[in-house]
Amino acid sequence: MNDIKVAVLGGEGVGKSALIVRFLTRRFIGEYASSSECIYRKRMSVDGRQLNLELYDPCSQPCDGKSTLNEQIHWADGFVVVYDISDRSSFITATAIVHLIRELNLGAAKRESESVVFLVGNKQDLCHMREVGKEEGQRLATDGRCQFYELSAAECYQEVALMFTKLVRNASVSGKAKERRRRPSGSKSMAKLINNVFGKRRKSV
Ligand SMILES: Nc1nc2c(ncn2[C@@H]2O[C@H](COP(=O)(O)OP(=O)(O)OP(=O)(O)O)[C@@H](O)[C@H]2O)c(=O)[nH]1
Repeated sequence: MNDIKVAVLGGEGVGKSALIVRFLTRRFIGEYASSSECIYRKRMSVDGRQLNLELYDPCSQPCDGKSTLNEQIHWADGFVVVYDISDRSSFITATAIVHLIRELNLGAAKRESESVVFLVGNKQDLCHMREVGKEEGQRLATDGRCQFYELSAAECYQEVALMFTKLVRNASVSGKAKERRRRPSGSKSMAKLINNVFGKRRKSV
């Protein structure tokens, strides 16, 4: 059975955990524990193939160092880089992450084996507070050779599920040959995940 490893990256509070939890449980809870990084596992069937998906959530550990990102690039087959459309600074962070991924890809491997990257503008339901235009997201995606989505973890399960499923499909056929290095962080079962989403931090939506 194939293992597909996906890292979900982005600035603080952009909705990384919300997107993952939405995909895994179909639920949007609104409050997420964010004490430590973790890897969630899910078995899924894509185009008739059974896959083991591992989703890495850095949980408030901002990805601002090249060495950390380098580790994640070695580990991951694909990336979801998330920003919040109502928070311009999160778009600047996402831009830096996309550029770093591509820079490190070029340093580490040939172009044809570069990572699959999806750029996601989350919190589309907050479009009345929009600070990042859709065309800016599209431009960054084109520059960074990413697929682009604007969606809302809060409001739409279907779009979130389609995005992750497409990423897994693309990553599974990307032919990216690389040494897999497992992160030392723990994994969580679905039961633990559901328990852990009722968490420490409270943020208003
Ligand atoms: N309105 C709205 N709020 C959202 C959406 N997605 C997430 N949020 C809220 O944004 C806040 C942060 O969500 P998280 O999923 O914890 O974000 P995160 O990126 O994992 O946060 P860190 O781990 O701290 O970096 C929470 O209050 C969520 O309820 C969305 O699509 N729309």
